[in-house]
Amino acid sequence: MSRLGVIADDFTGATDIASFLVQNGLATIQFNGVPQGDEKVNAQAIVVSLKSRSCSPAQAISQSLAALSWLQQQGCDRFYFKYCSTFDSTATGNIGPVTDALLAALDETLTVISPALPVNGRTVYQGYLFVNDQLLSDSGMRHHPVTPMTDSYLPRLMEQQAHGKAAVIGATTLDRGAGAVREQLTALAQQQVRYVVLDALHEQHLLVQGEALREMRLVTGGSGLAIGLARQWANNSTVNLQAEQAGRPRGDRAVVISGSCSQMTNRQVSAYRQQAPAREVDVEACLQQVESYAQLLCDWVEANTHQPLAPLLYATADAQQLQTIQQRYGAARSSEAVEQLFAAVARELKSRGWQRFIVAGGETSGVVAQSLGVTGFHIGPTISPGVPWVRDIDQPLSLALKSGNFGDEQFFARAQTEFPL
Ligand SMILES: Nc1ncnc2c1ncn2[C@@H]1O[C@H](COP(=O)(O)OP(=O)(O)O)[C@@H](O)[C@H]1O
Ligand SMILES: O=C(O)[C@@H](O)C(=O)COP(=O)(O)O
Repeated sequence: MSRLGVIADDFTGATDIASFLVQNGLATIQFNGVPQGDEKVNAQAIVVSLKSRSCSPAQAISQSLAALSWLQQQGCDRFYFKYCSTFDSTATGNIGPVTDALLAALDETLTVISPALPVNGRTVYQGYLFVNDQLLSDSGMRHHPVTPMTDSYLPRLMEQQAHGKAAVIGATTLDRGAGAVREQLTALAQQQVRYVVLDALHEQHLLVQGEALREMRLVTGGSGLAIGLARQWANNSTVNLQAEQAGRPRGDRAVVISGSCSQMTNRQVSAYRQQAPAREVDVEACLQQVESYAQLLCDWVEANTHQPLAPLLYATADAQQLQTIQQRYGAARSSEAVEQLFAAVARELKSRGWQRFIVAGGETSGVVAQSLGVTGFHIGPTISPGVPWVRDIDQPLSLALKSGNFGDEQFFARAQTEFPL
């Protein structure tokens, strides 16, 4: 029986894949960062979440190799590098450099690139990545504050960032089944191709991918391929039910923190502002006096907590507002200041007894989880595809970590009303 080790480049990405693994029958546990020590973990899949998406390539490589080595000590023999379904990266990485480093460490020469997640509108056709009915580069991702995506052609993106040749296995081959995909992988390996981009238009293609890649030591992609792989390896139909219990949210004080500027999060924030107390974060105040500003915002949260729905703090801005802020304060400086603020707010609210945190944004979720001192999660019930409730393995804390673009407009309210206290 294979044991899967997942190296995820951000926190929402990690809970996303963990959720699909559990739903498709693999008992899964998630750790935030590489755990200290070598105590053996009892799970069929282990997910290590890093914050390596937008740090330097050298840092991303060293974190990813440390995760790989710990997962190997845990007895994992199959590995999955999880990145964003919108391939969030820049011309220098980090998807390419990390993939190369993992291939080298595992002494492998070929892997697949499979970001598709059709249930959330991410499909790949002829190597081009789509978000719903738009090319990635026409979607809101072109305005992402840290990793703007202005190209949709995955082989080109990969060849720019990494050291090797890329090729595509198209949808017509996937339609012919796992045998046809395996044959083409063998042919591409003989042509010294290192990165094979896999088309996927719907879930059946992911199931074919899972069957074709069952024996591949390193795969890379979004969380969709995990559906196919988990179905190959799952042998316990009660895993999903057990997870529902282990990860069900607890705690009576909740807050919503939104640091994502994605189009979907903008819509979710607009909808929630009509339903619950909401306060916008002032970026200048974050830059000037982060600790005292955090105290002030926590006082506001406390004063607004006796409503049916939890108060919302948001830095979420639309593309034009964000551009103005970035021109005034600098992109890196302003986004770091906002992250520091949310880290300080989460720390303070925890010390005041808050136990439920609903967070929007991958980087934002990373800093919040780190500042709450969360070491690992039980994966709980799904709120929207790819967004489960998760419960800290040591502390009485429940979190919903929402990827920027995931969820429907009512996500923040549903995360509460469908899982009452
Ligand atoms: N108003 C703002 N001004 C500047 N940066 C912002 C603002 N709001 C959010 N950010 C930053 O944008 C980044 C959003 O990334 P992230 O949390 O990963 O969201 P997503 O999941 O949509 O990518 C974070 O670094 C956050 O601090
Ligand atoms: O694969 C995905 O789309 C998500 O799991 C993911 O990685 C989310 O990243 P953010 O959009 O930065 O939250």
